[in-house]
Amino acid sequence: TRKLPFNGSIFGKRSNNPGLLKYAITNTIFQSTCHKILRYKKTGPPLSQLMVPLPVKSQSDDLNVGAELTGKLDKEELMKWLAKFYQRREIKCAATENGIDNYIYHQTYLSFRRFCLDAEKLPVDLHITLSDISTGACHVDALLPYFLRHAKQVFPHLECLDDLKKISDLRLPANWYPEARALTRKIIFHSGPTNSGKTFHALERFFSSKSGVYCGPLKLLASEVFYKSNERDVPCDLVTGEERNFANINKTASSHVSCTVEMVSVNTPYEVAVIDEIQMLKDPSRGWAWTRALLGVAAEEVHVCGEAAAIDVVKEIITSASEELEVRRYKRLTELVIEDTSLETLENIRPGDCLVCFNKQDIFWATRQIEAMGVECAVIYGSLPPGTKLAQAKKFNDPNHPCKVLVATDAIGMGLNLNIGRVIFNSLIKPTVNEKGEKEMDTISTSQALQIAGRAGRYGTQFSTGYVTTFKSEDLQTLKKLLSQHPEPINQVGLHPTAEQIELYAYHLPHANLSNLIDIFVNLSTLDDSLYFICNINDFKFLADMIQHVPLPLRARYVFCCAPINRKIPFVCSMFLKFARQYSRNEALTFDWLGRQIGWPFVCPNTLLDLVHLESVFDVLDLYLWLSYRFQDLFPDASLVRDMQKELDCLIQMGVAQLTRLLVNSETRVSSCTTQAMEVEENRLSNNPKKTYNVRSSVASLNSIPHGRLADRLLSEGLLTPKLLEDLKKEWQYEIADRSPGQSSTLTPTSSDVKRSRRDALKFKRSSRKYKT
Ligand SMILES: Nc1ncnc2c1ncn2[C@@H]1O[C@H](COP(=O)(O)OP(=O)(O)OP(=O)(O)O)[C@@H](O)[C@H]1O
Ligand SMILES: [Mg+2]
Repeated sequence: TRKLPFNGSIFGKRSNNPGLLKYAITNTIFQSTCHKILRYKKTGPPLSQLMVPLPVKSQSDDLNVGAELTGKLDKEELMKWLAKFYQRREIKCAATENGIDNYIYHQTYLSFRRFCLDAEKLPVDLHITLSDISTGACHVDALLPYFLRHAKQVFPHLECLDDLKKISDLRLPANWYPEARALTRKIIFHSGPTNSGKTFHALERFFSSKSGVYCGPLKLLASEVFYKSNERDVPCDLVTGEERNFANINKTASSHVSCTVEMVSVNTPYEVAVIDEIQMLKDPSRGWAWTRALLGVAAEEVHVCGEAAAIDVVKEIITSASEELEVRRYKRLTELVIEDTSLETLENIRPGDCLVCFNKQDIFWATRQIEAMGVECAVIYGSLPPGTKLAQAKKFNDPNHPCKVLVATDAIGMGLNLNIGRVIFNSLIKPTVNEKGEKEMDTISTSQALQIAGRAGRYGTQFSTGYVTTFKSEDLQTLKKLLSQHPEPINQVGLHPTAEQIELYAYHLPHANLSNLIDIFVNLSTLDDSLYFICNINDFKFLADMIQHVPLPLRARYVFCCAPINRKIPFVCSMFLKFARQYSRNEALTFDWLGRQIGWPFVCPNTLLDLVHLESVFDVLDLYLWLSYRFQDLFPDASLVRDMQKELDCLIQMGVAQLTRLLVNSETRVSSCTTQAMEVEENRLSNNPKKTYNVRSSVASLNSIPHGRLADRLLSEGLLTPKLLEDLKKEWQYEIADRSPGQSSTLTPTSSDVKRSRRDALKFKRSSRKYKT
């Protein structure tokens, strides 16, 4: 799924209502006395090592009063005394009592010594004390107050540690939302397995309410509710990070709104709120958005939908806000059968099947194989634009369309209603990001397996029973085990710092950079770790570090770093940096400027790399639109960019519809944009005149060169597997052998291909007949 970390909506306005504020304050005092107080377990470096020592400058007035009164200081002697001072156990103890640990003690000493030795003029009191020490008039310990004063200048946090701790006290998040606390909210938990009508029942209440908000985990689900609501004549707006779609033509807000969960307003009153897929509270990156919606939405009735595993934790969270929970339980509406045999080969694929893969390589491999059998498939994966996903889902769902097989990642896993008869797990291993933000390969969880399997046999489709199996026989037992279990109860839910908290930190520590401020915040934070954890903020810090050198006001910098971009895509990251630079120069990011940066107008993708590049351009346009809602003045062309994005969506749809051709072209280096652009750039750098491309020579060279540069890149970017590359090579060998001398098209199927495709298509038709009966 697309990642959507920090979003702009966290800038909730503070309440101006003194009554609410009073309630919040008294409630805080009351609760903090009886609430169990736990410290968040820190895993990072100690606080002091997060603090960057600041340089301390000497005074600049003309008169050196100290020297006039007591004479010049002997620097060598001074060094001796300072070393003695540093080594004294009594001084170390006194420093510890003043909150100075070994690291700060040493750093302060280095800075203090430099200051004393290098300064042309020392403060008068210090000069006189040093002079007295060297003449024996006073003890070296007399330096202590000057040393402590210096420590606070080098490490300003020593002066305001208590204030900082208060700001990062996250023990009672319920009190951050006075509007919600001022209401007596009725909270209903719709619990049950997938396909049991949880969302359906919550939405019925949403449609019948005077005003409502739906909070979904994905843009696609938010769009589904937006369309459903408007179809039922309940005017509803759509709000995502990048989009505001008004139901009213005059662009005024409707009383109903469907949004991605990060975007929900905690300041707008509603009669009904629906928070879908509530088990996402536990998500290491996005969990905070569900916690915030649950505690903060100002609705009289809050309907949460999700797994039973979240009931206890939801109950505990809302109890901290003195609210109660009503639980409504549902049963699955259709039967879900785990088959006794695995698929083994794609030749056994049948209409209504959805092959679920956890990476793009497998998606491309499977699509290629299935289409070689003459079977059309729809493809859905996370980084495709929503329009492309919808178009693919539509063609698969349409009973009159010949496309009856879907190849997808778990992007289809949450809440979507697709006409799937059988879900086939291509594998059960998925890359995940652990609590430390590291990538791991792990077997999917019971919750994920149930969610994905639950897409089969949706109520109301032509499949009254859902089937599920694996591709490989060795995975089948594991799948059976996963599906026989219940998701583990959730214990902890996500939280993260707000913009206001970080702004207060910056006020106290004006020299710290944003990434550093976040680290200090996390280090000093206190929370009830039996219930909460701080969400993974590595993406935020990555962006903060990337634009650290760009001069931006703190609030703008914070907003930039909240942008939901995939930091693993270099093109998106470099455009992010360009956007920040342009913004910092106060120069508008116009449509023309943007077009020049991203190579508009676009052309139809010819290779896999072209397609992947266009997907990243789509993400850049998403980034523009996301920023345009936060900085309207400098991002003035949102509507033109939206049109550009629609055009791009169409091109990507065309590319996805011809994935097989793109794959084949990838190895023959036929490219319309990326590959040629790469070539031009490389020729430019090596000062070579631009070579023209000859498809046939590339094909021929494929046989002599084991891996071309492009092949290496496709392999390293995970777009081709070595196996797929081998298959492609074999295919080319057949093709060259089969092709008559005049032929040069890369798209001509070989006779062996044609025979194989005919045979496979026949098989597919037979299985489709069998399946219908
Ligand atoms: N009582 C009902 N009458 C008509 N259609 C229903 C009813 N209950 C559910 N449906 C339909 O069944 C399908 C599945 O329901 P729904 O999406 O609410 O399931 P869910 O429990 O939320 O599943 P998931 O956990 O996958 O989100 C939807 O298309 C929904 O419109
Ligand atoms: Mg649902």
